[in-house]
Amino acid sequence: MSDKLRICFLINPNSGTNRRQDVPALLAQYLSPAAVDYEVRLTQYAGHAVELARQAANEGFRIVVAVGGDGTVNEVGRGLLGTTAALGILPRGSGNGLARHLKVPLSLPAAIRLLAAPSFQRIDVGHINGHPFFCTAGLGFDAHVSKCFAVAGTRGLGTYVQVALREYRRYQPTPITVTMQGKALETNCYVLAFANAAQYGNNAYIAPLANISDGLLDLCLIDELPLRRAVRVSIGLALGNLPTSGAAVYHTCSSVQVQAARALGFHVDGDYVGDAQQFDVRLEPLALEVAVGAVK
Ligand SMILES: Nc1ncnc2c1ncn2[C@@H]1O[C@H](COP(=O)(O)OP(=O)(O)OP(=O)(O)O)[C@@H](O)[C@H]1O
Repeated sequence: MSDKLRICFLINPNSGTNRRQDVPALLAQYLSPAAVDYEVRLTQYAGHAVELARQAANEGFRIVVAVGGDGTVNEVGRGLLGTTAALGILPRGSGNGLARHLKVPLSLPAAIRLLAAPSFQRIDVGHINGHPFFCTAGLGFDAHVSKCFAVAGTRGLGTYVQVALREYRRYQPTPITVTMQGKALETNCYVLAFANAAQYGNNAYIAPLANISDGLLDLCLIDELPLRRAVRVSIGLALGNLPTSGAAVYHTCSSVQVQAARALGFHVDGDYVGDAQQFDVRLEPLALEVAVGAVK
């Protein structure tokens, strides 16, 4: 059997704002056939990358690469859980939260070169009501915006900001009970984010201190969001100083339960999943191997 590195690239042709980049041509240009044995497969529908990733792992590929954004990364990561293949990322989404956290270069040639000479590390995996997430999950306004963004027609940061501003005018917080380590906290939820990685994507740092391999989730709670605080939150997200801004409250834990007064939308890795009134969120330490740059 050949000792060449075996890599399977799973391309989501629908991800990101720049779909014209010819990934197969770049792979042919930057991967040496003497060192790397690779295949390229395209996803045909939402959810397909979960099946393709598991199949590639069963075929013995050492690295299975998500070519897309955080939605594609989530699907490939899910498919690889419990297998011996590592997740790679060629960032081609609009936000690329996990890629940015893991210091994967956003330039495709550089990211391809990194995969050809990978270093392997393990990262924690979050679960919300049984749905795995690798970057962030959340309840409240951010999930509501993800739901509206999914049907907005266009993608990218511009559309996201437009949708967020429109929905901000009508969104109301919901009373919740958050239970951590046997202690119950009664509060309101405008946003409750569960961060495995530090950012949502686009360098919007919801939990800048999050460490992806420490066995802990960083919870970020924003109970109300009047205009002044919304400005502070926006600046805090951009500058990475939300924890010291006083506009949000942080906790760390390995598991948490949330009971909401009414059904709340939730997202995993930026994609809206559904509504629920009860949430069980937990972290599985070091459950996924990644083939990327430095892991913080
Ligand atoms: N062939 C396909 N046709 C339609 N949808 C697909 C296909 N393949 C994957 N998808 C779905 O496309 C969704 C969006 O993809 P992805 O998140 O990778 O890109 P993005 O939203 O542009 O990037 P980001 O999450 O970084 O903003 C994923 O949730 C995935 O389920």
